[in-house]
Amino acid sequence: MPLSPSQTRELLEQLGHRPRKQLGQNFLIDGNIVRKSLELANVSSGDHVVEIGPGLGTLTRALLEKGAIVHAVEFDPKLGDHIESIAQDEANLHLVKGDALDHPLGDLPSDIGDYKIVANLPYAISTPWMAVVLERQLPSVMTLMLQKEAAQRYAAKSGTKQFGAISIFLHAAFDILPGHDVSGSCFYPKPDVGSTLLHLRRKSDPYRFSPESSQLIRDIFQQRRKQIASLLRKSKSDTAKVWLGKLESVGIEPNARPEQIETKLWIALDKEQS
Ligand SMILES: C[S@@+](CC[C@H](N)C(=O)[O-])C[C@H]1O[C@@H](n2cnc3c(N)ncnc32)[C@H](O)[C@@H]1O
Repeated sequence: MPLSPSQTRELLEQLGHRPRKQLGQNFLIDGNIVRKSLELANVSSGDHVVEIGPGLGTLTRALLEKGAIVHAVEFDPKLGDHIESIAQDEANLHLVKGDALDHPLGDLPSDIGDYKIVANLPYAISTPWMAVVLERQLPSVMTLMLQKEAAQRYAAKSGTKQFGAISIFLHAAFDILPGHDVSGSCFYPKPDVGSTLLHLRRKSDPYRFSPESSQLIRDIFQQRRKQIASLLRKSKSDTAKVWLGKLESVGIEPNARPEQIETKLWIALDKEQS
């Protein structure tokens, strides 16, 4: 069970720690959300699970109770020391004290068979962190607490204003279940933004864009209202030249706007290139 608001305040006082807003320190105090996260990720004994920002250790303890081998990364030195004290008695808890952008999967061995990610993410780093995760071996599932707007962008379909490069990269590799909005009262202190629990399951045939193609898609979405052919014509990337010649053969109108082009067509373009 997570700590209640008063137990959370007591522990923070004991540690001499004030929640740091710039590090997104809104700690989970709702048992149902912790249970739901573990259930969605179907965490079972022996699973390798990456957790970003263990904080006071609420989710961490629940993962350990399930028998998971937890690879956690905590940036805040004081909270890192607190988690380290838990790790002394827990052979299954591996902590990296550092920045998740430098250690996106903690100390997870690169030759690990499969792994999951379960985290109440620090909202400010969720998108750059996700970009690095997508360059590594993909997890089988990700159950993530995100800022509501980020969750909407990740799950967005073409034709919506939230649809962007990150939506394409995620839809190419994962099935994304509809998110659950989570009340601010599930956290201490309450965040000033909305939160959504999002669950992503790796596809049986996940598609990953090459680094060049990923960069080109990001560049294209900087000007999402312009026509695709014109954007490709102006781009200096070699990939853009190839895509320009293939637009119509994969079924993309030259005057389509990037936000109207479905993920499967971006994949078709990228496959044409290789
Ligand atoms: C939303 S809190 C989650 C805390 C805890 N997991 C929970 O659910 O109660 C985010 C956590 O991420 C940590 N954090 C913030 N930026 C980080 C970064 N760049 N790398 C690793 N951890 C970070 C914060 O210190 C905090 O512990």
